[in-house]
Amino acid sequence: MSRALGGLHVLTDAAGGPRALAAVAAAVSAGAPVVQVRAKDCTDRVLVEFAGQVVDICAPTGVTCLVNDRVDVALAVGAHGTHLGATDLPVAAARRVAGPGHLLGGTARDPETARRLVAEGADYLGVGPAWPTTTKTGLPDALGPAGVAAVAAAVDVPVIAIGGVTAERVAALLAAGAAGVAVVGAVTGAPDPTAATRELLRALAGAP
Ligand SMILES: Cc1ncc(COP(=O)(O)OP(=O)(O)O)c(N)n1
Ligand SMILES: Cc1nc(C(=O)O)sc1CCOP(=O)(O)O
Ligand SMILES: [Mg+2]
Repeated sequence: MSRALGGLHVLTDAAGGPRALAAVAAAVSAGAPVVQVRAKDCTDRVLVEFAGQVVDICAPTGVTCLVNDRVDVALAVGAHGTHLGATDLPVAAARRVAGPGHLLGGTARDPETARRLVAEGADYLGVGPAWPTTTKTGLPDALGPAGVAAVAAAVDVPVIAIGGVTAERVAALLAAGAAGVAVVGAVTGAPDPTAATRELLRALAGAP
């Protein structure tokens, strides 16, 4: 079965816990096609339990479930794929561990890195930060839609724009060639994650 990779990727609040799970459940019920488990500063035990709970929410729905950073955890909990950053296991190594059926994404901020990651076996790329974000520190300057466009033009896998994405900014990213967007704050930080997910999905569908 080929799984959704474009459209909306909803990333969990890095703190994990019941609030993060409630936001995942809301996003899934509102129709988000992809969820990524992104939990930081926790033990492997806590991470594997949290990731398993997210997989359990996604499994009955057909939503694609990815795990950030950790291909071992993704495989252990039966997630569909793993998103790998610059300091994680290289995509080529993760491919050897996980085999051909496991989805692999990589973070790219420029066309050269994007082409290398695709050559290593990445199925999609996360590209950012599209705009400044308060969710993650230590990022380089924002790429803007033009920077996202440069990466999208260099590869033939889906490019998912990340960083400071809001419903209002989706149109500019689609015009830049993005196949989708990834968000943390726009859903997990929203007072109503269900409504926020629906608004992002409407924007991705090109609704005014
Ligand atoms: C879709 C998507 N794109 C980029 C990232 C960033 O991943 P990474 O570089 O591994 O950084 P952290 O998320 O681990 O802080 C992503 N998670 N998802
Ligand atoms: C986790 C992450 N990675 C980024 C990158 O550019 O690699 S930006 C980012 C944070 C995205 O959060 P928000 O949607 O709240 O801006
Ligand atoms: Mg990561």
